[in-house]
Amino acid sequence: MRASLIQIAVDPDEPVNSRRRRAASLVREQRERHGADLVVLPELWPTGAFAYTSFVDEAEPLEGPTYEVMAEAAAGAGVWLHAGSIVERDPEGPLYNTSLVFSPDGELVRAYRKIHRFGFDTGEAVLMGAGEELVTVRAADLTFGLGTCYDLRFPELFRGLVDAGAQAFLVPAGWPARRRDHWTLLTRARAVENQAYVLACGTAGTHAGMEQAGHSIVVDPWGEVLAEAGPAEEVLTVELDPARVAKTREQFPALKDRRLR
Ligand SMILES: NC(=O)CCC(=O)C(=O)O
Repeated sequence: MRASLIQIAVDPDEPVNSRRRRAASLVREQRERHGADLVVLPELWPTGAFAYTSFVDEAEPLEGPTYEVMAEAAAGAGVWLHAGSIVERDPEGPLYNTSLVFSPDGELVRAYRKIHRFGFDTGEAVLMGAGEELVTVRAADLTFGLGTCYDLRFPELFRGLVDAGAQAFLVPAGWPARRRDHWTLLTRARAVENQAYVLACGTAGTHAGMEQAGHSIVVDPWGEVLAEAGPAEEVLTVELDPARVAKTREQFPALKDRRLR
């Protein structure tokens, strides 16, 4: 399976609707130019992960404007699409940081509400509700577990996803440049300890005064970096092979030595 990660720039001067249209055209391009089967976008790319003051105004229902544009993009391109995350307005609850996954016919097959909210006593941590469900999705020939940005710091979430069958993780993010070392370390650690691919897609640019790290990364089940972006807007394309997961787990069966569950 071939996967493309779109490290889109979140520029506060670009209207959200233009960014939605631009993202949709980039999704189509991944199929046409690179033969991608799966396309991944970052965390909260319509709004910006740190644009807390816009969250209430930019919040949208699950099947709102981002859903509409992304469903059409997935169906038009005929790809699996992890459309990154949106500020979801639940009519009966708080806001959520919710990731959307579409099948190649444009159906929303999974929604994942970020479980660990960033900001301690500020920002996302106070403005949003916490998700409670682990989510996996079978796309083409791999089972993917879903996490979002700050979730990377919580290894038990990823181990839970492995127990649910994950062979790879899709992690949209809006990670700040000042903690880029943690990003690289954590993505590689989650891959090595779980013997799973990690596809972590960040944003580029600066929004809400927070310079973004970019440096989207794909790590294989042995911890090798298959591709890594620079800081600016960029697309990564990689090949994923389920046999590589099986072989790593078979030849170095550390997951079988677990004692605490
Ligand atoms: N959007 C986020 O979850 C940011 C996480 C972060 O900055 C960190 O964990 O460090």
